[in-house]
Amino acid sequence: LPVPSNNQFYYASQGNINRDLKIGDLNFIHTTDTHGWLGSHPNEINYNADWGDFISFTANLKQTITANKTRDFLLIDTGDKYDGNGLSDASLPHGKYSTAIFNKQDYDLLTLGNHELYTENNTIMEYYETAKNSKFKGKYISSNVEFVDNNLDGKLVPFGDKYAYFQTENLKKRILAFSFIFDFQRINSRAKVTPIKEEITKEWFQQVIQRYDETQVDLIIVFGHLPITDVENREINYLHSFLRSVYPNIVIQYFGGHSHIRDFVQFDAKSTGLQSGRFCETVGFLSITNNSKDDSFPQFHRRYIDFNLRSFNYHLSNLGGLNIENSNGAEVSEEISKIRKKLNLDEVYGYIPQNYYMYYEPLTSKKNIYNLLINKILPTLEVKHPTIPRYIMINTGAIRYDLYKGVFTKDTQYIVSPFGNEWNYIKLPSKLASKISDKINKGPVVLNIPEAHIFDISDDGKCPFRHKKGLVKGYTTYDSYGCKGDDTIHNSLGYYEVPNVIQYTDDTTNDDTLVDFIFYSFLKPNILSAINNINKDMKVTSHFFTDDDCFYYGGLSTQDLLRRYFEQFL
Ligand SMILES: Nc1ccn([C@@H]2O[C@H](COP(=O)(O)O)[C@@H](O)[C@H]2O)c(=O)n1
Ligand SMILES: [Zn+2]
Ligand SMILES: [Zn+2]
Repeated sequence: LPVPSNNQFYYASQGNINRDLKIGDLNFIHTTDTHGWLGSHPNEINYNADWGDFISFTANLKQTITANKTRDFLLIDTGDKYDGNGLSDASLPHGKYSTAIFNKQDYDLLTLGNHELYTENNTIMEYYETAKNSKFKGKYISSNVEFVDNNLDGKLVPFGDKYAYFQTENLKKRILAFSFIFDFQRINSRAKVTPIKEEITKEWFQQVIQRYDETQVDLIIVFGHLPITDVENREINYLHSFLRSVYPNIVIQYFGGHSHIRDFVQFDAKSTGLQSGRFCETVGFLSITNNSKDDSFPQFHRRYIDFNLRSFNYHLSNLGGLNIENSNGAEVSEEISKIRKKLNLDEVYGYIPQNYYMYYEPLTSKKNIYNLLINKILPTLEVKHPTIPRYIMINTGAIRYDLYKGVFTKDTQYIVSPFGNEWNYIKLPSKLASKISDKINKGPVVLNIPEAHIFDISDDGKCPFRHKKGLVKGYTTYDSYGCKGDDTIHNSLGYYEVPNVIQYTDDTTNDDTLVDFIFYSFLKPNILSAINNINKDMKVTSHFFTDDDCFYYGGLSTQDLLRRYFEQFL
């Protein structure tokens, strides 16, 4: 069988031009939303580095940058380590192997994302294996998440430290660091998230900002699992206004995540934010030069480094450093290969005859993965009540990655849809069921990954749409500093908007006929609220829908339906 390949992404190895890193006084490497992709992207050369290579890269980069002790280097991660790859999700418990591998990286500051909070297993694993890991003492920060400690009769304890105050190794810069997660409330019972607005009014926070006032701090770092561009909730903007009112002269640097995009935002002359993509496709680099409190302005520089060997070695050799071969990460790479074998991630289940994309083809195209789901996959869900018409709805966010032509493996299953969501259903009159998808799709972006709204803007005229022979397709990021942040010049990706939900239906009645409205369990609160709002709009007050109206439908999950579909092409 041919090796799976995303041919569009193969690069002509010498054809791409790299944009260099500008080293500053303070230098940062940032990762976010790795979602278990520590074993690289075996079918995409553009992202062919693994976690071991990344460890070698950062160790060599740090050594090169700090060799003469006149600069500093910090490594930061902003969470979401589960749900996206077999390496994290095919083990029982989830994260059994990937957590230890992730923790081999020498992070200076790290925190958790919402994917460490959906299930008890993930929360407990994150708390005991990472937050409480002696390696990360004073480095694991969460300012607004608490853990329910059953060894202390269910007492709420901080999930790591609430903040950090430390001096950098060489320049002795005094840093005050906080880490906030967005207002995430779909949380399991072992943790609690307090919204930022509320957390910063608490006594501990007020005491910290009083104790470490402008005379005690050279730089504030806020790193956390929240988008730096947040048009809907503006949580980061609220936080920034508050911090700026307390620290009018200090440089405030943000590192964000969650929306899975490459992004860089200038908040004011002394403050920027960096967000470094997703799925080990991107290593974010940021440098700050001149962070003094006087009237002069700091210089910020950002780069989105493609997560591949060529980029890593290019930047190292450009700076006079050693390349990554035979460096300290090699053992980690070997360990990852062993774990992949142990988990049978390369076991072949089926064959994918063509590429299917989430964003690069319109929903109407046969090359669009949601089109495939609507027309070929969802209708194959086992029928429970043969004579009853049905709707089958999923949130588009349940699909996490494109499908590439080639073998469909055990790993592919977790990559395309890692969640263990179940099918539920409600009995509804057709005329009500038919209105739900419209209602949800007109609502806020809560069910798909918000990247769909701000992702790859290369085709909207802000950055030139590039289609040049010899260049590989990839990110062409538009951010506060323009179009030149990516380290590698790519041909542009097309981009089409994706709705919150998609559905298959065989119902043609649109009257009082009762149908089975089947949906992914993750959608339950959104479905109930949509139905009640539709009824409210139509002034129907006879029934308020609750959990009691929802039943278990059963059947194979989307990942298993996909597997069964692609088995036929083997
Ligand atoms: N059981 C679940 C959990 C999450 N999702 C989807 O993931 C999205 C959040 O992912 P981030 O990496 O951006 O934090 C969420 O909005 C859902 O679309 C799911 O489908 N099932
Ligand atoms: Zn994420
Ligand atoms: Zn997230």
